[in-house]
Amino acid sequence: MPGLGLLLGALLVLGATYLLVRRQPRRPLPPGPKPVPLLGNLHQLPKSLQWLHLYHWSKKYGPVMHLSMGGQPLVILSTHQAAHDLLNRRSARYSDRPRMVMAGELVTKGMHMLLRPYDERYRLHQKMEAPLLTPRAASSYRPLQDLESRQLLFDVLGEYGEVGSKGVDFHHHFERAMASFIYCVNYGYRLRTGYEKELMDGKRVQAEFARTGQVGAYLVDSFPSLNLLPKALAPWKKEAEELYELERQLHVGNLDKGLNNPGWNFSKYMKNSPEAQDMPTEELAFDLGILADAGLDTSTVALDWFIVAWITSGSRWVPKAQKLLDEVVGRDRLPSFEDRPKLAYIDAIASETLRWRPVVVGGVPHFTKTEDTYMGYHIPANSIVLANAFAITRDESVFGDDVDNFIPERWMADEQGKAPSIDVCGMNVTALKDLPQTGFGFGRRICTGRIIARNQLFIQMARMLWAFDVEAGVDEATGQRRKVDDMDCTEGFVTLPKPFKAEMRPRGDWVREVILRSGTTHGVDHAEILNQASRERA
Ligand code: HEM
Repeated sequence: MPGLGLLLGALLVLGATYLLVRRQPRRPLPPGPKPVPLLGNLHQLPKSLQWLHLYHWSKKYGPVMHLSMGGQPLVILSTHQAAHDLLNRRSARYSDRPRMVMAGELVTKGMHMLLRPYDERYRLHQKMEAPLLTPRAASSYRPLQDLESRQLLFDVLGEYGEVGSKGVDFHHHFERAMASFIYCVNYGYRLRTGYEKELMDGKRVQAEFARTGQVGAYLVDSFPSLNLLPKALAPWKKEAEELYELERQLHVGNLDKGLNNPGWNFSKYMKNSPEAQDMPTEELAFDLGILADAGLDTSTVALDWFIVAWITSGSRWVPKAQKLLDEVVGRDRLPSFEDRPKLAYIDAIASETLRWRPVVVGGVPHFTKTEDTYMGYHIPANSIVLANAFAITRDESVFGDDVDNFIPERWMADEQGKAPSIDVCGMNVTALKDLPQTGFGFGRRICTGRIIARNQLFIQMARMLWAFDVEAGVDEATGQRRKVDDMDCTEGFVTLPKPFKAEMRPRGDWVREVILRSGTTHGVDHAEILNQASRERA
């Protein structure tokens, strides 16, 4: 009976395979601190400066670590290679976001772009925004960035005239300029003082986002089924409703302004896009609102750290930058985007700022629904995967020595013998090393505003360096200059230096003359600049 023999043979093979598979030990989890039952590693992570703690752990446990946050697997990536392999190369698998009941589902009703799962609806929004954020589109907004940075210099010079060595509130000036730019492209209006109600509400929304999105802030995030409780037993629901209403009114009000203000802007473009045709008003308004929020404080924070680097280590690199600016620009006019191909060193300073003090220092969590294997380790399904920006930017195998020091030269390439390559925004690609850009995230979730941000940083940094000598402000009580500690920072989603004032002294009379000749920009017809941007982008 050959049939029976075959059947027996097949059964034997099947049985042997089953035994083999069963015996094969599952790959181990990545290393990490020893968890305890139930809590896992929850109790071992300090409440403050978690990214620093995780960085120190990575020195002991390696580039891929596993923690259990009360049973929730958390995988921490601490080198560029690990983050690149998983979040860039396997992006299709790692582009989801962890579920955030309070910040994502209740406060923003699933409409927060940063928190959306990687699904069809997310891709629809991405498609709607994409044409506005390409390198070519970003280059068309440069005249507005030029305008806001001229206003910034005018405002700083004005405040310096009043306060002198006590120091100006540079954070406020950066914030006004960055916010005014993003509100102008988004909604067609500028900010004159930086204390406008829209900006104050926007800042409150951001602060609430950081608070409600904090790991461990709400029990319902750890135990989502608690959300089934009726309102009377779930006090967070009322709080979420109030916060939603604050955010809804802000974003819908801004959309309304955008649609009615003169000139082209993002609101008008998106409203008329095919993607928005069946989109509820709130959903469109939140899309624009999150774009504005995302662009509001991130660039401001990067500029704040630039000032900290200037004060704490500037003697090593500021004279070189100022000498270059004097050679390329001279003393009769401000640096401009047209000078950028010859000012690669300024772009190196921007890259170094983003590396030295990443704005989103702990990274933004990604999520994988499916299990995976990496470096011989088992990555469980439903893991939160976090690329720790602070650790990655200290990866010596990528960024070389002295990673804790601010050294723009690490970004400069040897140009000799190479044909110059200038990108659409004027960046001299040949003069800069092809190191991984840091601070903007990874894969399909990478920051969509990064080119706009890089343009901002270039023009603001070039002009600040051209115009001012900067020192910590003098403390009125002691008569001494304030001490600036380059690790003294706030907690939260983005990490700012603790507030202080800096003396911003014009480098000479020529600076005053050029800035005053340019004057205030609030009389400029920004609607016409927006229309011009729209023509260039098309
Ligand atoms: C120096 C300035 C900036 C920094 C450091 C920064 C950083 C980041 C980071 C780390 C992420 C998350 C990436 C990830 O999950 O892997 C992100 C996402 C995002 N950024 Fe930025 N950003 C900056 C400026 C901007 C600007 C100017 C805009 C808007 C014009 C913008 C719009 C966005 C949006 C819409 C997202 C959400 C993308 C998504 O979840 O799919 N960003 N940004």
